[in-house]
Amino acid sequence: MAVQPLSQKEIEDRLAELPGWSLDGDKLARSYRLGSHVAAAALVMHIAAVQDELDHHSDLTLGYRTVSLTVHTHSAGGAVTEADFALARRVEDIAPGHGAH
Ligand SMILES: C[C@H](O)[C@H](O)[C@H]1CNC2=NC(N)=NC(=O)C2=N1
Repeated sequence: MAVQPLSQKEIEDRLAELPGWSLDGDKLARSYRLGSHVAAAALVMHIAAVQDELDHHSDLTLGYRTVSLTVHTHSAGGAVTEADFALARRVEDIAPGHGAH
């Protein structure tokens, strides 16, 4: 997985394909709402498994019925890279199955 920082334009182009995701400072970010606290916790566990599979990890926060992620690439000095978008796309793929929106 490439770890070169993406340019602002590259980030904007990729964000345009990922509704709900935005740039929060220097990190990609998204929050999801779920139907219950346990449903939110199950999504956290599923994301954790994906993150280990990809060997790329967000800061992942469980709320009452919310799950929030921010992600950037430590090994690229905290920049946003393709690895962050790869994780964001995988999370988008699994979140609807948990009733997240
Ligand atoms: C050794 C291992 O590949 C690295 O520590 C990985 C793990 N997960 C990671 N996650 C993120 N977000 N950035 C990294 O640079 C990173 N590096």
